[in-house]
Amino acid sequence: MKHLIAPSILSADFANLADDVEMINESSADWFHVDVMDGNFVPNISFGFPVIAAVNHYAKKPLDVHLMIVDPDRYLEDFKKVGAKVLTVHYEACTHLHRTVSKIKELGMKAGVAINPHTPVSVLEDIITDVDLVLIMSVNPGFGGQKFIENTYNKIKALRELCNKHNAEVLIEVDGGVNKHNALALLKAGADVLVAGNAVFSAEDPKHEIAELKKLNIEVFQA
Ligand SMILES: O=C(CO)[C@H](O)[C@H](O)COP(=O)(O)O
Ligand SMILES: [Fe+2]
Repeated sequence: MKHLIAPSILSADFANLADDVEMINESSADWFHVDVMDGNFVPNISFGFPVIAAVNHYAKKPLDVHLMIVDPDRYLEDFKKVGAKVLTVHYEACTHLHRTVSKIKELGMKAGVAINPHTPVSVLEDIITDVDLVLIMSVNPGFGGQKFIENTYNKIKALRELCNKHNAEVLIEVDGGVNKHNALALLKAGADVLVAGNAVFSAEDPKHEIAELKKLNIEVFQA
């Protein structure tokens, strides 16, 4: 499968959000990555339902919503209503993760589980066949523009092995500090979806930056 690129609108220009949504529409990106922060699970607050609904109104690609909030069960229907196609909750924020994942799928969305840098892949052993996507945080969640954590490569490989062991068809998404310098190595380790915020929006030509990430070809790299 060709890898997917999900620019994170956390790093967009909120005063001109429609322009940045249009840029992503016109680019070779596959998804919109939407980071929701509650000031409790993470030490930052991003945006809520009205902003996501507005993005969804203009977006021509699926919304990949990353919830960094405690007790996300309270809001699953609301995220469906504002247009989430993939809904990812944090392992560390869910007491009854299996129930949460089941509910997300019942609502007709793809269900993702995210793990923080300190959380081992092994905790996913008993949920891996129930999820559509696992998001590996490659920075501590809460802010864009942070430095990539190198241990992420080991975690991607461990997750790939866990998926193979259980015959689980799961997309592996990597989020935090991803750029054109580490992207190919991430794909080689087994990543399917690359999130990029700062790397895209701080670039002189964001659309070109997305194209650079999209055109990476792991087969050429392996030859
Ligand atoms: O979930 C996130 C932060 O918690 C963001 O998706 C992530 O940080 C992407 O931004 P950048 O590429 O700038 O690191
Ligand atoms: Fe994210």
